[in-house]
Amino acid sequence: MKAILVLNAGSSSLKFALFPTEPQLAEKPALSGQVEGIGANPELTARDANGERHHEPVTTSGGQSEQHRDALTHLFRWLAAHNPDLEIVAAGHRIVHGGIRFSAPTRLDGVTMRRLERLIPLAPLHQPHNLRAVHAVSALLPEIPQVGCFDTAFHRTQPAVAQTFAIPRELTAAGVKRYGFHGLSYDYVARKLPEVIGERASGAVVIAHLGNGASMTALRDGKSVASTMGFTAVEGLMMGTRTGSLDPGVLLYLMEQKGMDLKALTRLLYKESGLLGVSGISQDMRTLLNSEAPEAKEAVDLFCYRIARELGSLAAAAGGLDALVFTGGIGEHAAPVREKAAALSAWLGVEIDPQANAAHASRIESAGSRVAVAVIPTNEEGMIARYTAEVLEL
Ligand SMILES: Nc1ncnc2c1ncn2[C@@H]1O[C@H](COP(=O)(O)OP(=O)(O)O)[C@@H](O)[C@H]1O
Ligand SMILES: CC(=O)OP(=O)(O)O
Ligand SMILES: [Mg+2]
Repeated sequence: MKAILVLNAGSSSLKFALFPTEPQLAEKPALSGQVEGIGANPELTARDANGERHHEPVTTSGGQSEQHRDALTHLFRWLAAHNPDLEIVAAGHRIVHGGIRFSAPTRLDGVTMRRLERLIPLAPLHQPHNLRAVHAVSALLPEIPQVGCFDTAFHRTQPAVAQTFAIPRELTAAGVKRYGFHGLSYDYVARKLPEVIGERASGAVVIAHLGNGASMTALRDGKSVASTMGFTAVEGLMMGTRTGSLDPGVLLYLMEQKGMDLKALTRLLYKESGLLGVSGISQDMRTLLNSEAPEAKEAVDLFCYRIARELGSLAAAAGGLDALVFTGGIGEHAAPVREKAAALSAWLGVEIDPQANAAHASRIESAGSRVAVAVIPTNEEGMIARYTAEVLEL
């Protein structure tokens, strides 16, 4: 079997999927899964085309970087053992930051990798791991071509006003701009939209990608016009462990009065805040929804309030609201979050049907709702496979 290997490497996980390329690129992966717990006790879980589940520990030693490499070595060995006729013809990667230069999927070589490495400080939680996976594939399968697909690329259609911070012009010219992320997810959902909401897909649409990282994007004619994430993947919504938008004065205060340095502030913004920080219990929405603790409810309420606040802002950017779409782990599965965010957005004409919502139906608005409300499972891996095949003309 000839196949494209898709990799989405995070700080502690490596998601993978194999997309057969013959007779043509498959819509669905023949195999997908992830290695989780990298840095602690990595384990590989996978599901094959027959729906059969596989689960096994990954043998590894050494630090985080060695563990990433070991995870990939283990994955290749495992893939070969389970697919004796497998021939990996290309690798497609999710790369979170493409900066100003990369506005479309690109074949990766030494020069592009060096350019992408310069963007590591802009996405410290993602970019180093994304690039490490590219290096690991080069070491293990040096002959196969690799393609980078960028989270930022989908947002390059935004008008200048949506990309600009109110800072001195020299800084804007130097690239301190709003980029936006989760673009592969938005791209996939935007292409699926006409099937689910008909001609409203070309109107004013807001997509809420609610996962561990969370953002929302306003679209017109299927193109991004504004997004909640900006220069880094920390702006906008409250997330699993990230603050989302925070009065920058808080940072000045913490530096001046509490002696917090760059490292401590980075940890606060990216790792200790969000659902985890507010609840003091967990970053995981499932855990919080199942908890009786008032702190868990406070965290979920704040998460939903922030979605509603951003929805108002994005509707302004889109010039109205014809449809609201939920995607990502929380958007696809957490009915109470959709319900609460929708209730806070009734003034915009959003009203959901409780039964359709509980059943995770693809359309969940009530009969009287002015705004169409949809749930569309995202497929970042499928998008990467498609782009990789396009770039390499497979
Ligand atoms: N059935 C569920 N109910 C509520 N939340 C869920 C459910 N399944 C997954 N989630 C939440 O989705 C989030 C992870 O989203 P996902 O998009 O998979 O993350 P990532 O950004 O790592 O890809 C977690 O907060 C998890 O609790
Ligand atoms: C950009 C981003 O936040 O990605 P993730 O949701 O994978 O953390
Ligand atoms: Mg994600």
